[in-house]
Amino acid sequence: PAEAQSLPEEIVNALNKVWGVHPGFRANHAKGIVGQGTFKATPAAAELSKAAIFSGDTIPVTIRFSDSGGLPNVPDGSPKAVPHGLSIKFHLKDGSETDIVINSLKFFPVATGEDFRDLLLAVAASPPDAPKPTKLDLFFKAHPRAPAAFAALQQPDSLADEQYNGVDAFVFVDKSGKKQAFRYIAAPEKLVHISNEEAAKKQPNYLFDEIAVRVAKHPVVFHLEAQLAAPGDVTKDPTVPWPADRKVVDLGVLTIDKIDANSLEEQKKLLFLPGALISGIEESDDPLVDVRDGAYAVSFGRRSQ
Ligand code: HEM
Repeated sequence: PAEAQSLPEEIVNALNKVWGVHPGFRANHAKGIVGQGTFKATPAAAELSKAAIFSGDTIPVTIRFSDSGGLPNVPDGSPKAVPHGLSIKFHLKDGSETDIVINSLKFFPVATGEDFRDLLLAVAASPPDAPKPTKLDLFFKAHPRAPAAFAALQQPDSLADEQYNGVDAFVFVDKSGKKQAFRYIAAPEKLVHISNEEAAKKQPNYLFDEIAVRVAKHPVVFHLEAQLAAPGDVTKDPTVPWPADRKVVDLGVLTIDKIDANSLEEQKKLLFLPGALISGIEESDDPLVDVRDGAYAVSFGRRSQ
């Protein structure tokens, strides 16, 4: 009998079923561009969390923008390229690192790693000529948050003009030990979406070409924010956004001032992990983060061979 596989391995295999195997590339968010910049926290951030990234010092960061999916050459304006991703790696003075890995989904299609695997298998089993109802039709019927998550996705005119959301809940710990659940948001200076029809007509690399030109002229800025959970808000279900009136705290300014010329090579060496945390930021009871860490590591292992 075949050896039993871990859930993260099953998920990466399912991603490969949907997108094919592309040696050297990520199993998901395969198309990306790497840049450099800084993060400088607000005093409000330091009140919420004792994490060293919120010290107020200017901290060097490496970032990666990405298109969704496992196709290294997906056209940026394709429905397959959303949600777009933003990964941030903070390089602390003591040599340690911590990551934030977020995307333009407003909420996740499913609540568990098992359901994510099954969603991918349903997609793989539902080509355009599949008899109706397809496996995907049936999955969507049983998991109504999934089609809703995809329907809420939009195309930006620039990777700089998009909002990226943490989706998964984490927990801040302040200097006195007090805990506060939250979700990250990276808010652009202005949010600009275009229609799917317009996006489909754009050049295949319109987003990646534009961000390189834009950053060469002027740094791109995001405000890193935290939406704070109120007592009773559910942290273990990333398919359910919290009410829009929850307090949002400005954590600081992310400035991207360089896009790397050798991005394609740089990104191979990089591994961003949503669970790579430092003291002052903890996991919540959201089950996705551990599954994500496992799957990203499996994908990294395979793409590094
Ligand atoms: C069970 C849930 C999820 C699974 C199994 C999963 C799986 C993966 C995998 C296998 C990769 C490739 C990693 C690598 O080779 O380095 C990846 C990349 C990525 N994922 Fe996820 N993902 C999940 C949920 C999410 C969520 C909730 C977000 C955002 C809120 C997200 C955003 C990203 C981004 C931005 C990347 C690119 C990372 C980079 O720049 O290196 N994913 N995902």
